[in-house]
Amino acid sequence: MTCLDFQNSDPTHKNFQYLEDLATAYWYSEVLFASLELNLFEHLDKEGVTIDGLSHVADCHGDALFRLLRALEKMALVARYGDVWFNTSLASFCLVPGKETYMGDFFLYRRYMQPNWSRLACRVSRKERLSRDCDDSAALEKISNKDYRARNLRYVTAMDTLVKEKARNIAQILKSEPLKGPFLDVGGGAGSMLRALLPLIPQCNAVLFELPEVIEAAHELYPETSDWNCIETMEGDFRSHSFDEKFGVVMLSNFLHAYGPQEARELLEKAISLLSDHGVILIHDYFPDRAGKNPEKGALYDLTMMLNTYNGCCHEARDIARWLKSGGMTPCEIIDLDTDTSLMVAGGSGKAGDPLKAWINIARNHGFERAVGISPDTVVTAPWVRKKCQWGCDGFGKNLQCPPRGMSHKETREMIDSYETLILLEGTPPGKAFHEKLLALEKTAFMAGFHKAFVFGAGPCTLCPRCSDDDTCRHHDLARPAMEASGIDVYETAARAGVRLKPVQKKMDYVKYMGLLLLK
Ligand SMILES: C[S@@+](CC[C@H](N)C(=O)[O-])C[C@H]1O[C@@H](n2cnc3c(N)ncnc32)[C@H](O)[C@@H]1O
Repeated sequence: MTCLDFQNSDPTHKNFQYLEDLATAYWYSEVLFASLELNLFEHLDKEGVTIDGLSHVADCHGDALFRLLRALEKMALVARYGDVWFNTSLASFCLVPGKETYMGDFFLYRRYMQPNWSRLACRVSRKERLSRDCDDSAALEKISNKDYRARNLRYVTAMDTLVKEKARNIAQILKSEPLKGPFLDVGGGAGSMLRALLPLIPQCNAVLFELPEVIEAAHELYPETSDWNCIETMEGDFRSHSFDEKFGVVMLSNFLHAYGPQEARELLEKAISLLSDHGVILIHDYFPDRAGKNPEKGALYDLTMMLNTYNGCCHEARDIARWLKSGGMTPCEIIDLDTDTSLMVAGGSGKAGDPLKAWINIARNHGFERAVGISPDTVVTAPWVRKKCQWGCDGFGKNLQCPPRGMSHKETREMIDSYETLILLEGTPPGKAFHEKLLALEKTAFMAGFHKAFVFGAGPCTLCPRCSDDDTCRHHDLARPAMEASGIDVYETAARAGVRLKPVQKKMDYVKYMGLLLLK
């Protein structure tokens, strides 16, 4: 992440997500403050440390510490290779006590100002009620003790506002999925997910299953009979309730994160057991391991669950996919929404969503940080690129995949123009692992019927320590040309695709590797 999403926002395209990012901006600062308070950057700076080692020296709970580090990683303040965690250069420069460049105390000072921020409205307001609250140190306490019913209604209304935004996007993704009813929405809040999805399924009845107080609030929020067309509300606790019927679709939207892994898995298994033949499970949630539109949100949401619930946590999509598979639910697709959550579709046709978006998701599932669908004219080729290899790179002439060998920019142009759909891929070092991911993605595309699938990589070939002396590559099957070695202006191509690249300034700086999949 180069800057916070909302800082990057285009004033002409401000939307719901912009406001949601503003509303959760304090999560970012809390992660920074807590990490400074725990002295994590100091412990991480000496050399790489494992979670066990760090929890020992910093005296932390290993599980909670892992969740905090994962959020820091998404915010580009720590990095990990395998099991070993360390500071990024920014953290090492500014956040390690004792260094001349340390600024942690300054950032912590920002935190001391924070409690007063919660009184901003009453400070500004002339309303008597608010001004009184402003002087009253028990203001928050008073609010939290207000009538439970009113608070519950506020909570249900807030959830409903959010889910309405998501439901439109989910309906779009599912519009070509052949779903059959009846539809069960477990923990479905005030029912807006059902209102958005039911029109996709002809003559479908639905059950909104919720805790009694939420059902009561839902009817208060939606008092009209027409709001409940084809929707029956059913009160109960999903953990213990026994159902008399089977369902064609079971939706768990923002539900599993209320529970720890063991319970979440059992609840998912119960949901699977409620499906009729060929039934589909839909899971919509925040996933810490997804690199969607807002890659850090899942990890930050997980911390919110850690702080605000008994044992809630955002489960990784790959864990849920494993649970689904062992429950017999295949195929399982994962589609990132246009906002900050993702949708898992298990047991469906395997073709939910738009085909290009599906390939972008497949690319992300192969471990790329980002994947952007582009057309051939986004790729810029130029004669100067290979000349920069000749005058400026000490690898020139030493590698069989690098200039002066390989394709000229004209040959590359010709090749790229013979495709319609390309995917630009962003990853991280090490180069060998990046190359392996590219090859795996190319193979997946080929096996899926894209017979022209071909990848361009980044940097000198990493397959062998040294190329053979007889000028013949030992691995024509596995070697692929790098983008720049083929005359592609990677910086300009990335910029046109909306990916910011800048020259690496220092040795430990965050490095982005770019690759390119020619799909069809
Ligand atoms: C975060 S809200 C999500 C609401 C809605 N599905 C959405 O996506 O916005 C989780 C909902 O699950 C409900 N819930 C949690 N545990 C439940 C249980 N054991 N049985 C029934 N409902 C439950 C809560 O009442 C709450 O409304």
